[in-house]
Amino acid sequence: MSLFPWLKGHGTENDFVILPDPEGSVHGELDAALVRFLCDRHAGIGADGVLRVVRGDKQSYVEDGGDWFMDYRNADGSIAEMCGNGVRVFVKYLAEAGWIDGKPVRVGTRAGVKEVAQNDDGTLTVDMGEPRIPDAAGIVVEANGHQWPALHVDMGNPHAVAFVDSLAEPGNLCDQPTWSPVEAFPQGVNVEFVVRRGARDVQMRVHERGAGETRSCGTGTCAVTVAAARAARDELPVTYRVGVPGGEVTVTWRADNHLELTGPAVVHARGEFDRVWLPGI
Ligand SMILES: N[C@@H](CCC[C@H](N)C(=O)O)C(=O)O
Repeated sequence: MSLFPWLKGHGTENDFVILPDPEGSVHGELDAALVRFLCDRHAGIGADGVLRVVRGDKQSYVEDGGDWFMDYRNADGSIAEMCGNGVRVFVKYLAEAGWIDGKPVRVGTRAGVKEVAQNDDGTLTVDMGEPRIPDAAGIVVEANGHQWPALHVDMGNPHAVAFVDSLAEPGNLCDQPTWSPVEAFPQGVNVEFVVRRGARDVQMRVHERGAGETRSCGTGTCAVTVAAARAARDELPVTYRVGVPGGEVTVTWRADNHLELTGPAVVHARGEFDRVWLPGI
């Protein structure tokens, strides 16, 4: 393994290792063991996931790679279709590196192209596309000896949203939630636990597929907004404040059925690896 640069960023404390690879020639097919190493908080850099940055026309994963393609991997090395916090961090990196100007950028993902705009206050707004609700009823989530009905919301990646009485259940709500029927999510699922704080104002915790409990999940905040707005019979457009352990974002469910996610993103560290200890990771 030769020397390679990395950066570290986060969006509401959902954190990522960024691997610049504009020509798609440095990392090739990202090795799952390398991803696990990079995300390891003791032996590696530490993160919830990896964002490989490739020019849209230099990748071969999807038909339309956008202007820039976000090759997203979870901390356990698995591939995920989309990451709402990651895509804001991705664009923040592109802007700070001078790869893009202030205009909206089309970011290719495995869940389609997402347009991301940079706002004057430093936040970013992502057009997250339309939600799908494949199974309106019948999903049950179980954690910590309790069961809750959950709504299946697909934001390009799968989510199960459960309203709970309290996010501070005895024991740990987010340790290892399970779901039934198991066939509903053959590739696993991100599980959100939500409480209402007020009108169009919710607080959530999340157990992410491939990463465990994280401090935020952008696609999860959109799924939660869909579940909360449906339950409240809100008319579109509607805007929700969504609190997460790592901060707060705003989600608008627009009249054209698209979700729009606005939140912060920072790139706060950079370095170089000259050696990677893969054995045992
Ligand atoms: N943290 C992300 C979601 C990352 C992918 C997820 N763990 C999955 O496997 O679907 C977000 O901000 O959306």
